[in-house]
Amino acid sequence: MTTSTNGAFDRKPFIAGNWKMNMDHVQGITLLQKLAWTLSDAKHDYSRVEVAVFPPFTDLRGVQTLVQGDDLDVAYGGQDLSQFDSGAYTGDISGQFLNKLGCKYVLVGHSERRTIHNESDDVLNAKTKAAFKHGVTPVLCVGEGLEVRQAGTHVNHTLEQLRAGVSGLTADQAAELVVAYEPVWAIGTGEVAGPEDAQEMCAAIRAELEQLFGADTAAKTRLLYGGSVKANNAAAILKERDVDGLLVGGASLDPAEFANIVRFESHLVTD
Ligand SMILES: O=C(CO)COP(=O)(O)O
Repeated sequence: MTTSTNGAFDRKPFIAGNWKMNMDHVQGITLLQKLAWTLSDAKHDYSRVEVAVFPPFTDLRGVQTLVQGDDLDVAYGGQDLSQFDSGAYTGDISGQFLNKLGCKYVLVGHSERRTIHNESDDVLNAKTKAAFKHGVTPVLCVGEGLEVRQAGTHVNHTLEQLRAGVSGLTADQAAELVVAYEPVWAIGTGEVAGPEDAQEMCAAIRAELEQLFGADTAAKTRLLYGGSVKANNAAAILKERDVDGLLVGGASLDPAEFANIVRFESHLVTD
């Protein structure tokens, strides 16, 4: 992530916490309150670094109430959405419902959805389009498993997921889209991809977006890295030119740790 001479980033850094299936709605409120207090104590400048959380669906109404009531500058979103608008889809959640709850973002194609729920590239493309249709910005997750990484075909594999996910989007949608590169072998394993691995893939993703949508668009799309991010490795990853933010799992459940990741710039100075 490069900065211009006035200290502004090319794209606004985006630090997102994916709570996964953790935190019931009472615990979720406490976590968000603690995060907001910690960031407020540290005088975090939200205009400089955007912060978002992705709680379970059952927490979203409580999160909305807290964000509105305390006027918090924290965005929130769903961890998944249906490709359909409404109807006989038991257990699914429409993008329209997420919009109504004030969700700004929604995760699409997290590796845990791709593997545990067998979500195909076609379904994920439909979900990406459904998110835009309902005014919610998709965060499209892509990334390879260990075997693919060991075979050395990780760039091709990930770009195939990307191409399928963004198929049929307009350039404006591609510019608004957020893409999260999450190598499956680095998720929840403590095995973090090196900054150069994150940069290699994010540069490849940006080059592919440039091919598909043009350079002006690709220069706007925010690209995140996710996989075993902690406060002590966040700053080094974010120093990379094409990495615009982080999608944090386990460490986002600890408000002090997550706040330190959000405040990565203070570590850039001391690293
Ligand atoms: O999957 C992730 C975020 O979506 C990463 O999870 P961890 O940070 O726990 O490795």
